[in-house]
Amino acid sequence: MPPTFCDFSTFKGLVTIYATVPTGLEFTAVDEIKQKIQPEACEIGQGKVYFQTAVSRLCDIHQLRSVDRLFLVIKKFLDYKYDDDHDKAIVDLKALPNDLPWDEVVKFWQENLKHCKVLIKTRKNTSGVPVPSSNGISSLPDASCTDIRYRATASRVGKQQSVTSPDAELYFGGALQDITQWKVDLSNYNLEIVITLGVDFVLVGLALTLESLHRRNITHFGYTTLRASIAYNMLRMCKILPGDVVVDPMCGTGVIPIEGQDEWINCFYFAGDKSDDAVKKSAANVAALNGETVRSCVEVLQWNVKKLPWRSASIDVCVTDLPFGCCINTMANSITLDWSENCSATIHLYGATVTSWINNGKEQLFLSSKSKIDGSKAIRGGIPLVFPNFGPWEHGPQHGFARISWWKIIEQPTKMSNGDVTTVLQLTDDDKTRNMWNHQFLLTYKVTLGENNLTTKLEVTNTGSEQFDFTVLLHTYFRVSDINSCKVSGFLGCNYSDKVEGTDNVSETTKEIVVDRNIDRVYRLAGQPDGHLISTPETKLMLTKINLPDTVLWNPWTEKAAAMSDFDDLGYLNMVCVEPGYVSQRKILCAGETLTCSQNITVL
Ligand SMILES: O=P(O)(O)OC[C@H]1O[C@@H](O)[C@H](O)[C@@H](O)[C@@H]1O
Repeated sequence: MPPTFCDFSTFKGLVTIYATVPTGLEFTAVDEIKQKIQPEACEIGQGKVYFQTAVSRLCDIHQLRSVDRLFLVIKKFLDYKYDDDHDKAIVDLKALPNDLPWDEVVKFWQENLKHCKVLIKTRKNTSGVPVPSSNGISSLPDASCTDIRYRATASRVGKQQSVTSPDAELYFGGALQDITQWKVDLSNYNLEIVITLGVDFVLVGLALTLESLHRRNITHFGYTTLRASIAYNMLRMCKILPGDVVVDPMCGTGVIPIEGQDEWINCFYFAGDKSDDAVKKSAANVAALNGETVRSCVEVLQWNVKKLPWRSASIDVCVTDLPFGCCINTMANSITLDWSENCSATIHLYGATVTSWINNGKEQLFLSSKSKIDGSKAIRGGIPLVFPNFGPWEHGPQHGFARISWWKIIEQPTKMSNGDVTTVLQLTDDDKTRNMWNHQFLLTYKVTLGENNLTTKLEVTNTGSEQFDFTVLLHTYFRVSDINSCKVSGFLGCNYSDKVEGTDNVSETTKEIVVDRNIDRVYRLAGQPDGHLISTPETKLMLTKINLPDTVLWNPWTEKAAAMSDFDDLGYLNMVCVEPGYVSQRKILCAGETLTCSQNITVL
């Protein structure tokens, strides 16, 4: 910092302001400051930007978006020597406030209060009333306020100084009170003096913001919600031009597009994410903006970043912060069937679980965002494969071992002459499976993707010399936009056992079932011959099946969803399981015999 930045002279003249900035983004912040404030001078420190400007720019300074907090430099004591003797160093600290222009600081503070209102509300609302800040500092005194409640906050850079930050807070802060007679209030303060103990300097400043400016726009937070100031700096780096189409393909709670539309107004923003929770929160954050003066130009969509529904060259700017802390499918463990750019299916080798089916750019299967996809637990969603036992099992885990075994690809994805794409996977017995279920078997699973349909076909072959019996089921999780508007048909007149009610042999009297509670039923001879229609106002799916006489209908609803560690708490609102199976009786296979069974799902 050059010596010209050292003194706060008079609030009518030039002042030195410093802003804290997310480290690494100081250069973009300087860019914004130069563009919007046109300072006399500007300099970068680590995580800070200093600039010299006229007091008249205070209002604009508070509107900066790349910075977190703002401070006035009251005085920077250069070439400061801390006495090696702690007691003497304390005496020096106490003397520091003596010659500082506290009356002028108060005038500046009062001037600044006018603008604090701007900083604690995050956006303009219709009536101009400040929106309360998240930490409750919502009503600052007006500019004529003389009721000063202050605190001194110190920080030390390095450890070579003979005094500590608590020393500075206590002794500098105490001496300041002796001079000014201000009231000390450590928690409900309205004036904050900051002291930075550098290795060879002491900087005394006045906080101009009582909370960080990055707290804006977002009302629905996620675990990793980005700071608005970081989002702004990232966007600034993109050099967005009027008319640009800006996409954040992994938008989380939507911070980047929302921040973008505030500054680069003549652009269109798309916020997309794979997770239900993220999409809902982004939509809620955008909806909160729409309640204010400006109508947002952010569209929120759900998509899989591996299959973005965009034509080449249709996007001008793509900006995102990569997700962290979540497990990302490695390509090595999954295979993708591509029918076209916006029609694909993904099969994970763990459990041969179909984890995604995108038809016409829209995901049709539900996959919990909390699902493990690392082979440590059955995948929660998609189409897990249940074999050799449906439900609790005395010899092994619930729903058997097929869904928690690693399968082998025996036929890589292949395009057929009719355009359909197929792949084949296999699982055979090994020591682990024989320890639970001492039989020899071969499972061959063929997944076929068509333009508007997905078929999963399983062959169970008894490769041993003795017969065995089993149950089998394709545990299909359908994604629905809103369970309340979803109807499932194909059960009328079928007998079912109800695991929630504890009843059996009940006859279904409803033609179209609306799932509005925890449902867990095994329907016998259901969906035959016409199949099951799973319909929502947006999508109609027809599920037909071969050699899978039963159908399980399941939705865990509120409490059971919350009790599952791998299930999104609100995920039950976006899914229904319609599971074709051979489960109400055990299927017997003699040595050498094969059962072939399948489901076909068609988008109508
Ligand atoms: O939690 P899991 O083992 O994947 O099972 C989920 C559900 O799967 C369904 O098929 C069963 O009918 C339910 O009873 C069960 O709760």
